[in-house]
Amino acid sequence: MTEPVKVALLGCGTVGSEVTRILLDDPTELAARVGAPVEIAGIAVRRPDKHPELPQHLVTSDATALIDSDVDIIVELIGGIDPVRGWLLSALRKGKSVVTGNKALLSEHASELAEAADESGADLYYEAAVAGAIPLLRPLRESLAGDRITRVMGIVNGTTNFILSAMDSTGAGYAETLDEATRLGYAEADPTADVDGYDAASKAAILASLSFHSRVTAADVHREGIAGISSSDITAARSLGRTVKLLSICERVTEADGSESVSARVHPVMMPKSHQLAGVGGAFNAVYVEAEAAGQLMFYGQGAGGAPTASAVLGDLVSAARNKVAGGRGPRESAHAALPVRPMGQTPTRYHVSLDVADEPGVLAQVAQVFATHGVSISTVRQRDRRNTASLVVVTHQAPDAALRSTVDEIGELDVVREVVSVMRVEGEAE
Ligand SMILES: NC(=O)c1ccc[n+]([C@@H]2O[C@H](COP(=O)([O-])OP(=O)(O)OC[C@H]3O[C@@H](n4cnc5c(N)ncnc54)[C@H](O)[C@@H]3O)[C@@H](O)[C@H]2O)c1
Ligand SMILES: N[C@@H](CCO)C(=O)O
Ligand code: NA
Repeated sequence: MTEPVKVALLGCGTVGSEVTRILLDDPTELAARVGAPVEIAGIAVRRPDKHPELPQHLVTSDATALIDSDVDIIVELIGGIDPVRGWLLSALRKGKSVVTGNKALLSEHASELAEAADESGADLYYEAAVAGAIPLLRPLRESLAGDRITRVMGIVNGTTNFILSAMDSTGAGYAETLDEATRLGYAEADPTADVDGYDAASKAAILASLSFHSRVTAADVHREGIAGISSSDITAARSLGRTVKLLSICERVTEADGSESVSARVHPVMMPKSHQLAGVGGAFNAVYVEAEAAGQLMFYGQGAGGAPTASAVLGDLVSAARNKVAGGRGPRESAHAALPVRPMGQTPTRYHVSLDVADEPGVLAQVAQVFATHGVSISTVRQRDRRNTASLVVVTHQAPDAALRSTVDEIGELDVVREVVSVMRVEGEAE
């Protein structure tokens, strides 16, 4: 009889409870897939008295003792950086494999965790950390390991996607829609990590690191959230056949001297309703990947929730357990390219600018002159007359983000500009 693979579960909340349920549900099927029984050695929780539903002989409040016992794999579903970081580093250094969904930890400390795993020959898997159930990190790390990824662009935060989709369909403002999302349980009581883009930025750091074989941390990712999106932004987008999405965008950028860098950013964009990502509604996630040989790929599904996220955790656990049974480790990640991160100001972007201007001779020329002064080329201009005012909508070609930013600031200062109605970056359409 093959020795069982012993697993320590840390945390039994939304995701941990679903992982436990699935593990306890059909151990025979799991053993057949792994090639050995998968045995839960213990479940560490903060308050054992709060978990009468769990087999009591497995429950402990002493996570460190459980990690230090003779377990083979640690499944961490507590979240946050401390004390988890120290626990996982020590486990990896002792050769115990780690499966986690902890994007906060991975987006800051992937480097030291991966080194510890490499030194001892343990596995470090974290498919659940980005886009929940969607198989995305394994395709980036393994299936596309022989290709050159040029771009990864996606909706990786369900809460903000739910809010933006609802604003688009109801015409309601941001604050009102956030309240509704909280009431329905889509937004957490403290929605900061989601609405200010921290969650999406952590995920962008992980995606950029794996896609470009480099180390990108959350601090390297330019981040803007959705709190500044108004119903006028949504109306402006809708009147042009576009919608507003919060995207995580990771790109390989070629510099003038031929060297390469990485751009990693999270911000709201206007995109055509015809784009595949524009049709992703509610709390769903979708990620669009471009690679030189593969071309365009699209990944879509549930990015959060107990059971969907548990699916990704279980997939990683089965892989780590199979590797243990085979006596080796799975494919490692590589960071050899060590590409630098390009600052946002130098990143090429496109802007949509919607203005209310005085309806008098020379106004268009004045506005156009500001774009020209900053070296920003205009792609389209549309003008619509109203009483004494004209509505002017300008979409630019690509220019460095800093040049676009200063253009918009200066335009807002012109006497003939009555109101800057909406300013947003444009993605997903031909130049
Ligand atoms: N919920 C999701 O949809 C989702 C999706 C993707 C990734 N994740 C990630 O999965 C992880 C877990 O998320 P969750 O939603 O299940 O969180 P949760 O808050 O529901 O569960 C965390 C659990 O850890 C326990 N815990 C806290 N400190 C502990 C300690 N010192 N020892 C033992 N247990 C402790 C808490 O009591 C709680 O039960 C996080 O890293 C999160 O980012 C969650
Ligand atoms: N808060 C995240 C959960 C998944 O990481 C979201 O809204 O998508
Ligand atoms: Na995933």
